[in-house]
Amino acid sequence: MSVPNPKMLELDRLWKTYDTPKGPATIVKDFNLKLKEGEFATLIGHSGCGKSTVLMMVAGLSDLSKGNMILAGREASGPGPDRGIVFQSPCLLPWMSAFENVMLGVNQVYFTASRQERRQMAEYYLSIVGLADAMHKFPGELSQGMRQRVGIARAFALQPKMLLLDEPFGMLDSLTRYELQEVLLELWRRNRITTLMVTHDVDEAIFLSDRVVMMTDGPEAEVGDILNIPFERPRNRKEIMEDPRYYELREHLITFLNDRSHIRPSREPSFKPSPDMAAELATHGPALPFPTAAA
Ligand SMILES: Nc1ncnc2c1ncn2[C@@H]1O[C@H](COP(=O)(O)OP(=O)(O)OP(=O)(O)O)[C@@H](O)[C@H]1O
Repeated sequence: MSVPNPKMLELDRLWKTYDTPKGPATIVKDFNLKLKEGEFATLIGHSGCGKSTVLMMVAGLSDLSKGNMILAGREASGPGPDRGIVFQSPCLLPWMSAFENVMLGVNQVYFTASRQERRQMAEYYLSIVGLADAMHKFPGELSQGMRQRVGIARAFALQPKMLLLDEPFGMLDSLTRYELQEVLLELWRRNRITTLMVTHDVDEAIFLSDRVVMMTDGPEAEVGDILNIPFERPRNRKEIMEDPRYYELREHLITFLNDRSHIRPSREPSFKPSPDMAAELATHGPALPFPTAAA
């Protein structure tokens, strides 16, 4: 067996600055992260902090404003089949069956394989995600959860170097979400594709990952902390939830997120009313949501 690459992904001081009508806005600043080959990492942080921005830069779908990104020893720019992506909604072509949707990518990436081999690849991944009996149905005939299974099969079938998941279970009910977390882990157990996944869900992050990467609030978000998840694999949800360490890890994550939800001094409004105006408001107006100039 080959030795896993200790630096499968290296993100070195990534910046993302958008041009906005109010001027340049730096959403992500000096974001550093290294992932080992076969590692499963999740990215967690408050809404709007820049998680998807980081993921889209890694996917090559959004340019880096500054910094370097090395994937498997090579500078990566632009999207490519070495990175499989699963979005919240799988964007399947409605006039093609689940099988044909998966075959679309397989045909492009494995064009040197025989037609029979390509068909087997698509069938294999669709079977593992539980769609052996439904693979010839069209997206309109599938539930939301089944469509997302197709999206996951499609990403794995390309056997990319990295898998990038942007809240893939965000639109699913909790039972379907649990089922698909197990499906994802089963596929990952078989392939050990290096994975970076964005989630809002603390329990999902702990159950799935080797490491949880916590982002500070934006603007200028960066890595705030990284939590190692010590549970053995394969993982059993019930056993993990009965483990006292689970609650310590959960507490650590929730505390980080709560601390980061405080408003930064720099985000306070720059306008401060004069003492006269403050006195007027205090007598007749609503409670002041900001400190006064005299304070
Ligand atoms: N093209 C763009 N131009 C300007 N600002 C943008 C652009 N895309 C994203 N942003 C801003 O960047 C910030 C981060 O967005 P992003 O979607 O990365 O956050 P997120 O952490 O993934 O949020 P959520 O958890 O709600 O999905 C937001 O303030 C967003 O408004």
